[in-house]
Amino acid sequence: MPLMLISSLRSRFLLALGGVLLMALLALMMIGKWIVLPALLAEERSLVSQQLDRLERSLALNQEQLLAQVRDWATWDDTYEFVQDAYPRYAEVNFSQNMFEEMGYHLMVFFDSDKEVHWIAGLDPQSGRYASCSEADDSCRWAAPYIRPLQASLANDPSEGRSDVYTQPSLAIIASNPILRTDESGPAQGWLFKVRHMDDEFTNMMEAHTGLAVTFDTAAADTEIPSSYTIDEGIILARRLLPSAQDHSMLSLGTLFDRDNYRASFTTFVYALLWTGGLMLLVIATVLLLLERMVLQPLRALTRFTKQLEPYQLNLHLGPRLSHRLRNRNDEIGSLAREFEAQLLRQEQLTDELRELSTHDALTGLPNRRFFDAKLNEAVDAARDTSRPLSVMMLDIDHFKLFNDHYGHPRGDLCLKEVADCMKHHCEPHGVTIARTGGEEFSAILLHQPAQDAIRFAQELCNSIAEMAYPHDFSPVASHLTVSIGVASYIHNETRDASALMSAADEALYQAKNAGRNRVMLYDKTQPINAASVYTHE
Ligand SMILES: Nc1nc2c(ncn2[C@@H]2O[C@H](COP(=O)(O)OP(=O)(O)OP(=O)(O)O)[C@@H](O)[C@H]2O)c(=O)[nH]1
Repeated sequence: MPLMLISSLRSRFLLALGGVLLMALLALMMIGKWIVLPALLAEERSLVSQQLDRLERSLALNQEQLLAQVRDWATWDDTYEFVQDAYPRYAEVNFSQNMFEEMGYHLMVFFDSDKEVHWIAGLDPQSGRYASCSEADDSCRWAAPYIRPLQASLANDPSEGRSDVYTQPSLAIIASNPILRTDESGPAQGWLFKVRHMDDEFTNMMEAHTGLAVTFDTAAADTEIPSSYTIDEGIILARRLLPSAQDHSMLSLGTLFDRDNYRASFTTFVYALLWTGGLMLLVIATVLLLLERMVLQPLRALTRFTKQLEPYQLNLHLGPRLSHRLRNRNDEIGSLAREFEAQLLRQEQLTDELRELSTHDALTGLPNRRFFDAKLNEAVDAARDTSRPLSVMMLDIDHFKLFNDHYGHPRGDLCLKEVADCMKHHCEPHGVTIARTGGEEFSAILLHQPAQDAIRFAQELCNSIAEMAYPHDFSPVASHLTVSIGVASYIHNETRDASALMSAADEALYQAKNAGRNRVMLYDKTQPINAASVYTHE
């Protein structure tokens, strides 16, 4: 059964198209895995990188602004005088809680030309209170951790203004500039530092400017990966390490990136995959439907037609005809059906010819022994069943060997043919079946004829042949062709079968020959040979 299922065209097409569908889906999945998804990821990384670039630029801008501010203060005659103790009210006049809050930075440290702290002013990061002192103690103690790193930076070329990121003691951007006169003439009388903490306020300001989520962190200086991407529930945590003024650590600038685009593209791709699969299924179903309607149904109709013809031995004249729908199709199946029908007709014709050849004699066209035997068996059965009379006769041309010997075999053939025609003309109108059952021997079935009628008929036949006056100059019987006929009739409860009936006719023929030929003899089992009824032509 499973083999039958696979051997049907429908199953094969289903398997083949299913295989194609699977291959196509597999190919799409491979394209998705190795081409589409990597491209989406690359695009996403590029977007994340652009986002980090923006943050980096925004940070640099803030550093530049702080540097501009520090440069503004450091190249000012008042400041110049202040670090030389020539302007005692400088701090009182210029620094205030409001000023720091408004400017956004948290600490200002003035160093004199000996690189010693001259003044500190700013907001305590813990309490937010303003303090202004000449040393980092008492109310300015909170500023003490900044002094050493700032002093350390003075050792590295402090001659120009600069702005750096510091990670210690807290994350901050710090800008510095040498203290010069307003016209920027020297010599420098010290350095001014401004510190802006990278606190929540700074973060919020960056986020407001860039529209991006920002995180700041400290990373060890030996961290090897400059950028990292961590995916957490549809959000990418991207980090980029930036150098700080302190060798032992770096600033880790981070942003959060929503993977909406990636997810949308991925979902679109999955939809495309599903739609492709669905469409291909639809195509397969349509192909199978068309196959069913255009190929399988007509083929089944052709098979049905052949099966219906079987009981009629594929005979188109007896069985059903090919349907108009099949015959009138213009496609290959129509051609197949028409060709099939034509083949059947040819075969039928051949079968008729073979049947004719197998039941008829080629020379005379008369039925042959096979045909005669079959007919005789039927006739004997019918006579037995119906008790109606039945006779047979066996006819042999007299001295035909002499005819052949003298006129030649071809003339003999011609003679056989003409005698056969004569017998046919004589027998057919009377419903008598005459057959060539031997070389120059013929047999006939006389249905429903009792012995006397059969003898009369045989005699008439004998006369007809004699009347042909077919020359046979070498016959010892007559100058023309003559025949001898043995007649036998079916006798109820006595005649065993067809063979026995023909043996009786043969016996009568034998007697006719012995009696001098050119005569008819009826078989009579009660009579000795010499006493058999003899009917001569004369
Ligand atoms: N030309 C021809 N001769 C045939 C054919 N079939 C048989 N014969 C010949 O018919 C002859 C029959 O000869 P025999 O059986 O000796 O009998 P006969 O010469 O007819 O003599 P009786 O039958 O005794 O009168 C043979 O010579 C066969 O060759 C045939 O198809 N064509």
